[in-house]
Amino acid sequence: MTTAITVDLPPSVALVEASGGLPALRISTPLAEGEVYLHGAHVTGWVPAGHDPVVWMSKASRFAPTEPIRGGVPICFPWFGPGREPGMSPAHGFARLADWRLVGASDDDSVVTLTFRLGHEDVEGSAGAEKWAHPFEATYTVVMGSELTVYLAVRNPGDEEYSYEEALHTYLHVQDVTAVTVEGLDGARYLDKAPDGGPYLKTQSGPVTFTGETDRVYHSSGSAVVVDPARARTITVSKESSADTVVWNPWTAKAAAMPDYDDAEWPTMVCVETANALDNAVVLAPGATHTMSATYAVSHA
Ligand SMILES: O=P(O)(O)OC[C@H]1O[C@H](O)[C@H](O)[C@@H](O)[C@@H]1O
Repeated sequence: MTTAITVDLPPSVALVEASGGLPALRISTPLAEGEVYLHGAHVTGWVPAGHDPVVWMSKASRFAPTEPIRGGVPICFPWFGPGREPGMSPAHGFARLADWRLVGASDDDSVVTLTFRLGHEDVEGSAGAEKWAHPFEATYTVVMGSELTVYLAVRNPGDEEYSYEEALHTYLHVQDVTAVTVEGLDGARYLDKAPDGGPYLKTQSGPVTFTGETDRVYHSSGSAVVVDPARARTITVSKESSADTVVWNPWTAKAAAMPDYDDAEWPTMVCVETANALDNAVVLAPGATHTMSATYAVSHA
């Protein structure tokens, strides 16, 4: 591990050599246990005191400099999925594959704040960077305690306007997705990206339920609540400055097709993603900063 950390860490945060030899920050306070990799500034664990793990990780995740981590909170930037232009790759942009710089770490009454930065100079020469030649300075802030809040702020230091897509692609742990409902999206228009779903614009009626591969981009700026009766808990995802909520579960066939995802683990997770994608891409003027955030709160049902 060759990572140089130049900021002082509070006693509740330790730099460790984690899976694949990658550097990660382990958080341990009376309020929560957690883990964040520098690779992708990727939150891979959050266990608030008195609760089971909230953030889900695949047993089959890869941990390598050139691979995305499967689970946790991937940062999708500056495009979502295949992007809006033909030929954009890697999927979900280059931010989840980049090594972010830790620029701040603090503990305030057991609430830990970690701040990471990534700029266009950090991704020069990496896969996908040549397809998106706009200057940017991204700051990602993780605030972990009895709740988890993540902020993705992007500043345009250049002199031309541009647009980008973004998502906080959070994987949430559930006991049995077939019994789960996601509330808060009733009446929302959505793009159905599942193979047998369209793509068509549809309107959600009632809570979201899971009966097959689910891959939907909802036009919704409000909160969503994952109701998990088998685990007797709810997870509330509230957000700021996000016009889309993506709901994803790969189900059986897609799970089997993904090399970094165990075939049998699809019932145990659901992604509720805080996003600005497609027509809701962020337009950033020269000198401007846009900040999107998501907060996760868990309670016993
Ligand atoms: O396999 P990944 O590149 O991590 O993407 C996983 C999933 O992310 C999002 O939820 C997209 O809407 C899906 O279409 C995609 O399958």
